[in-house]
Amino acid sequence: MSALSNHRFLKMNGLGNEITVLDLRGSLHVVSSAEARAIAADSRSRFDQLMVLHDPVSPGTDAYLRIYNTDGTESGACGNGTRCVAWAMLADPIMSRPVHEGLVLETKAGLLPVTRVSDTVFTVDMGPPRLSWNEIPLRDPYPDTRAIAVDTHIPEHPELQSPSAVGMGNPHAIFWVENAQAYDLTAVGPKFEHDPVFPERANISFAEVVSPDHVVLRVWERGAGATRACGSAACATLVAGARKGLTGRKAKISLPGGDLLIEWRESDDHVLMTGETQLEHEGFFVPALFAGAA
Ligand SMILES: N[C@H](CCC[C@H](N)C(=O)O)C(=O)O
Repeated sequence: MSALSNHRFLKMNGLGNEITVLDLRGSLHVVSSAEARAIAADSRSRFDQLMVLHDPVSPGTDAYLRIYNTDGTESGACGNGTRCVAWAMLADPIMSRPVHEGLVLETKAGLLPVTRVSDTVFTVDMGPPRLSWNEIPLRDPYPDTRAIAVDTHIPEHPELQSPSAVGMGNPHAIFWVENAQAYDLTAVGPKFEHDPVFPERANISFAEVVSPDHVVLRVWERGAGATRACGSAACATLVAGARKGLTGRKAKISLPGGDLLIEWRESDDHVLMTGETQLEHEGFFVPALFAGAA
């Protein structure tokens, strides 16, 4: 029987980005790719990202997070999911521990300090953007001048040229477009996600600049598809927009699921993301879910 059978989970969302939170602190079990896909396939626990809490690794941190996409692959960052985890660690009657408000979470990509703004609103310090080609990563070297403009290789879409590339603990490509609604994400997204210029694939964004402090964004996520919001994409977009002179260092990013406030702080180069979280329901994994999932 799987260690996850009958285990409790929370189904949450961050601006409609579907998040399932699973607390494995105190257990050595690591969710396999097949288990993640099985959890995603069930309508009660369906997710764009599965956020799994493990015991803290680095001194001074409160939990180590593993983040899974719908297809079972792992990511180093998920802004919307990190806010949901913070809510669970501070407010869920079972997951919360003796409360202190300044949480520090850790992923394979680094540290994520979180502060609570109100009951359901949190600010995540997503750290500094990764702007060199080998950190994003890109296949080929690019000089690090303005927002890196990448040469993509999708001949069917000649109108989509030279997206900006930014790493936020995961790889992002941002196309600057006149109308973000004009693109069929399902048709275009997967092609660019798998463009060979991105050796670890990429999250693909379509950004429409309304004003220097307001951008409309739609995102095709690596490993998860079109989602209603993507926090790290909003951060990557603000960074790339500021570097290109299209935005200031602080802007509202409007996604289909709602707005995020993003600030690229001058003093320490960190990107701060503020937004809502919502609890939908709790549940328990039925053992049959994992039949056949190693
Ligand atoms: N939805 C997430 C990002 C998921 C990124 C994931 N699709 C990947 O890079 O593999 C967010 O709010 O930041």
